Amino acid sequence: SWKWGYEEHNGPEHWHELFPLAYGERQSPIDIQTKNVKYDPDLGPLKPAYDPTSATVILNFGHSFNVEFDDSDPVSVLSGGPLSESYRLKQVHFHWGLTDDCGSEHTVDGVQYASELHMVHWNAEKYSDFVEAVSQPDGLAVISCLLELGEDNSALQQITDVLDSIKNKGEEAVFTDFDPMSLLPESLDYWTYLGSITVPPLLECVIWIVLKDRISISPEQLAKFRSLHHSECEDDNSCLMLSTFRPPQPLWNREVRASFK
Ligand SMILES: NS(=O)(=O)c1ccc(C(=O)NCC(F)(F)F)cc1
Ligand SMILES: [Zn+2]
Repeated sequence: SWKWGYEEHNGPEHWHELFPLAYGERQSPIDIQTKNVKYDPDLGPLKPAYDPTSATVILNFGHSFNVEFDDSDPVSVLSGGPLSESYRLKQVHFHWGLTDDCGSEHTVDGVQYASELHMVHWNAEKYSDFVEAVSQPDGLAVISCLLELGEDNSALQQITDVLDSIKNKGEEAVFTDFDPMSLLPESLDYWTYLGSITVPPLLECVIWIVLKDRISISPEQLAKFRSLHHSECEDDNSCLMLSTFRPPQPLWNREVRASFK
């Protein structure tokens, strides 16, 4: 059957054929136009509380790779900021592009960065499991951090060092003692808006929290991302995961709020 992806024949411009939400009114990502955001003094600080031992495996999904967390107990959680409840960390993943001048999903004042980190949490206070949460308008909270091309990122190295062991779709490796906080920048100032997951089925269930500050990724680390395979393939270059970003979508009637002046 037809499998969505990021290539010419099955990429973001085709997704609406099977997933009509692609043309919805709260789709993600978006371009954050900083002159139109509204500072909201009621937005408190983000309160991430992660236990590195809750990291379990790293796996190649074919369209991305995830670091998965044990979310059977409230051990790694996010609260505060725009959130009214406590959200449980489920997985961390990245998006990237064919070349170093593209790759992020969110853009800021039209600027696209080399990659983007997503930390996916679900509302475990209101909903009984992840699948129920993705059917709700406040089901997920995703922290996004933009990665700009620069120095080797030592926190990222812990991840890029194991990608060789999950080269093909479906492969997984044990991955624990990983603290996602180690990836985040010094400041947790953020923009927030209501949107969707950025891959099919594009469900409109996400409270987005996009950090103002960026972290670095080196060309070598980016090349490691692109060395993953999106399916099983004999020769080595016919199924590389070269690009995995959806471009910005219309804002429609949405407001982007800032936690900082
Ligand atoms: N790129 S993103 O917006 O952070 C993102 C976050 C979560 C999922 C996800 O869990 N898909 C599986 C589901 F929910 F059953 F459809 C996909 C993308
Ligand atoms: Zn993502």
